[in-house]
Amino acid sequence: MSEPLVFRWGIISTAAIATTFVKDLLVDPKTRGVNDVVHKVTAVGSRDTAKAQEFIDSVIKDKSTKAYGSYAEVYADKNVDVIYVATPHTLHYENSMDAIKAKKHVLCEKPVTANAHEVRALVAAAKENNVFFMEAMWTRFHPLSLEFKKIAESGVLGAPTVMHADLSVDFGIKNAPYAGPKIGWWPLLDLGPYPLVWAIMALFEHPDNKHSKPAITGAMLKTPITGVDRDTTFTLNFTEANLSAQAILSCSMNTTGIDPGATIRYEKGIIKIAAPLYCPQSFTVQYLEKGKVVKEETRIFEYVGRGMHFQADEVARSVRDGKLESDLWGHIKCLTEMEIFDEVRRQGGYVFPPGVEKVTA
Ligand SMILES: NC(=O)C1=CN([C@@H]2O[C@H](COP(=O)(O)OP(=O)(O)OC[C@H]3O[C@@H](n4cnc5c(N)ncnc54)[C@H](OP(=O)(O)O)[C@@H]3O)[C@@H](O)[C@H]2O)C=CC1
Ligand SMILES: O=C1OC[C@@H](O)[C@H](O)[C@H]1O
Repeated sequence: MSEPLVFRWGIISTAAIATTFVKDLLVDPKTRGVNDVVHKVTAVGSRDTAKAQEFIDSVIKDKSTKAYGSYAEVYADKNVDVIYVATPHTLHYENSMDAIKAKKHVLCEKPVTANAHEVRALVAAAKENNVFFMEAMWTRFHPLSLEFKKIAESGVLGAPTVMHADLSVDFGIKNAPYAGPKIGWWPLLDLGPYPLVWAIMALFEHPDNKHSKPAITGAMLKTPITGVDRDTTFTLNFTEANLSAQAILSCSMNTTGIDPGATIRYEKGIIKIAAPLYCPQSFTVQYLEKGKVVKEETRIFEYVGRGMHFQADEVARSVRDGKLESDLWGHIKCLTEMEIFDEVRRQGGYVFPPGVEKVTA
């Protein structure tokens, strides 16, 4: 058997999520049955070199990993193949663009940008510079999601009809109103990608939908504390091709989540996805006859690590194979995501503070 590809990562910021992601990168890929790629972190960039070094010492524990006091130095490092962007939402566009212009492949945390214009600009730049670009929508790559897709599209349940999905987290906004709009923390963009990824998997990607865009309605309730959206509900109607299906999606930063996180109904059954929607460990399929459950199966998924490494394997393999986008979470998906959020914000009357959106047309 040939030697595995050693894929070299440069990490942008010492964010909490960067710690989780890097710990997963360092999990032996063989524990998840992966033999063709291994991941190595060759550089970490922070606004402060000492923070980068502390991150390396505590998380990576490899003396060969380089610590930088700026992000630009990581983009310029010849020993880095791909950049993982883990800064606050408002910085995703400029960090990803700088990395792309330095001809680095990019995996950018969700939400990929602040709006759809920024996605279009990044995709154009990635194509121009011949580099891979993907939003870090880790949920799409979980073994559970792949198995869900197989059952959902096998035809055994018939066509999808209606789905509900919610991701709510009680961040204690009444006591700690840290959710400020300027640094870029808004529940729709922070939590909304997860109910939406299930609608994209179940309905947008459904073969009968033929990748048609949905009709969108949205309603937002804002917090008077900072003015950001507190609770958002949005519906997506998929009727343009051969589906007639509706997604009812919601997210809140002010209330506890619900379990199951998603319930997807089909003509002949229901699939219930366990909470939390970003990293469910099980789903249950109920088979219906005359409206009654006649059979129920629960599937449980276990692996070493948090589950962020599956997307890293996808990036490494895509780059190895000369692809500029992922087959599973390609540019059209994150563009559709941001178009939906733009429209929900428009209908909800939520306008970002000046300067947040770097590309507006
Ligand atoms: N996929 C997932 O499950 C998750 C994804 N995320 C996403 O990851 C991103 C980061 O989130 P999170 O880990 O909570 O972020 P943190 O607040 O923990 O960290 C953000 C990092 O960005 C860097 N940074 C650069 N400029 C600024 C600035 N002006 N203010 C604050 N920090 C700055 C800092 O690193 P330094 O000082 O080293 O430069 C900081 O550590 C978000 O977009 C979020 O949506 C978050 C949680 C889970
Ligand atoms: O990606 C995420 O998943 C879990 C949430 O709690 C978090 O705020 C978000 O960034």
